[in-house]
Amino acid sequence: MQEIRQNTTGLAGTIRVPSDKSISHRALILALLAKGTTTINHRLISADVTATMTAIQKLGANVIENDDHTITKVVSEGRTMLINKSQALVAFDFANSGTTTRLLTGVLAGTGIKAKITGDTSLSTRPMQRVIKPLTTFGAQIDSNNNHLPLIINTPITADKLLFELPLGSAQVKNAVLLAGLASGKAVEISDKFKTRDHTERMLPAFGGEITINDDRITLPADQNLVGTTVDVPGDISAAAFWLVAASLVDNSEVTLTSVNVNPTRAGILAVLERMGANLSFKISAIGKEPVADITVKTTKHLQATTISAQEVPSLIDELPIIVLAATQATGTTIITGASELRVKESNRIDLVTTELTKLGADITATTDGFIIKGPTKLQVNEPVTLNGHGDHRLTMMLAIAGLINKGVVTLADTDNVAVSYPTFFQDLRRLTK
Ligand SMILES: O=C(O)C1=C[C@@H](OP(=O)(O)O)[C@@H](O)[C@H](O)C1
Ligand SMILES: C=C(OP(=O)(O)O)C(=O)O
Repeated sequence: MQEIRQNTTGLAGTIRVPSDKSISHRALILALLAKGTTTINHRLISADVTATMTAIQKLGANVIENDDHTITKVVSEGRTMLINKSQALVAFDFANSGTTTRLLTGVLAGTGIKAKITGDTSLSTRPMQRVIKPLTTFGAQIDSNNNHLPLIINTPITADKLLFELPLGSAQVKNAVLLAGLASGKAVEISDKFKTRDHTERMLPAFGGEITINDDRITLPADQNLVGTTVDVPGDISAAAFWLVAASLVDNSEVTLTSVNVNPTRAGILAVLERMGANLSFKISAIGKEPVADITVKTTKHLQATTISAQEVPSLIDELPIIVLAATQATGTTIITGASELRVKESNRIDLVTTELTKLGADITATTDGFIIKGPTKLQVNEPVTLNGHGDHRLTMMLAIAGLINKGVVTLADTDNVAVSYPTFFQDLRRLTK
C-alpha cells in the first residue's frame, strides 16, 4: 500500500531512468549464444531481467557481476554448447516475463534442449500459440496447456530455412523465430510489416552476426557462430514515459531524463505527446547502434486530444496506459484503435485502465481494441479512493501518476509489482516531487 502525495509543487530534477528492458533481455540471450565473454554495461536490474539471467545460467552461461550490477560479464561456450546438451528435462520458471518466455522458447526450440516452462498466474493466462505455431510449423514438437503455460519443448525445429511472415505486430514473436534460427544454425527470412522493435537486429553485428534488412524483410544466413562483445544499455523509454506525462501534467514542472533510448520502433509516445502539444526538447546522441536522447519536459498548460491507430501501436504498446492518463487531461476526444494486444499483457490493460481511472472520475470508454477518452476531466472525487494495479507494473505506475495529479486522497494497493520493470519507481517519484 502506498499513499500518493498530492498537491506537489511540481516535479523537478534530472534522472537517468532504469535501463531498457527489451535491450537487457536481448543482450543476455545473445551473450548466451555467443562464444567467449560478453560485457553488458548497465543492464536493467528488475525481476523480468532476473528471469532471463537465471535462465541463461541454467543453460550453461557463467555470469559474473560487480556489487551494484552495473557490469555483467557473461561467459559462454556459445550455441554449440546448447545443441550438445544432455537430454534431461530442464525446468524454467519465467515468473511474470512474457519477453523471457517467448524469446527463450525460440532458443530452446532451436537447440533441442528438452524444457518445461512455467510462470506466475498472469503469465499463465497469456497466449503462447503465437510462438508455438511457427516453431511447430518448422518441425519442433511443443506441448502446452491449450496454448498456454506450461509449455513442454520436446524436440527441435527441423526445417532447413525459417521462412516467416509476422502475422501480428509482436517483436516477441519475431524474436522467437529469429533466435530459433540463430540457436539452431538455420537460415532465417522474416517479413515484419509492423516494424516492431528492432533491438536484436541492431545489436547482432556487434556479436559478429550477419543480418540483412531490406524494407520489411530480415534475412540471416545459416550457421552463424556469434562471438562475445560489449553492449551498453541505454535508459528505457517505457520507464521515462511516466515522467514525460507526469511533468507535462503537474504545474511548475521541469524534468530532464538522460540517455533515454529513442529508437523509432519504440519512441511512438514522443510523437503522440508532441501532437498533443507537450513541451519536450531533446539532446540527441547514440549508445552503440541505438539513438538516445536527454529529454527535457516542462509543464504544458493545454494538451490537445489526438488519435492513435494500429500502425503506430507497436511503437508505443507499453506506454498506452500512461498515454490514456494524459488523454484524460487533454481537450477533446482521444480515440485509440488497433490496440487489442493490450488485453493480453500482464493484465487486461484496456479494461483495467478504464476501470481504475473511472474511479477517479475520468471519462473513458473501453472498446474491443482501444479507448475513447473525453477530456479534460478533473480526476477529483470527494471520498478517499483506493486504486489497484492488479499485479501489473505498468498499471501500478500509471495509477501512481494519476494519484499525483488527483486532488483527493488516493491510496494505491498492490505496489510491489513495480519490481518487474522499475524497482526504484517510488524512490524516483519521491525524488522528483521533493
Ligand atoms: O520484445 C520485447 O522486448 C517486447 C515486446 C512487446 O511485446 P509484444 O512483442 O508481444 O507486443 C512489449 O509489450 C514487451 O514489453 C517487450
Ligand atoms: C508487456 C510487458 O512485458 P512482457 O511481455 O515481457 O511481460 C511490459 O513490460 O509492459
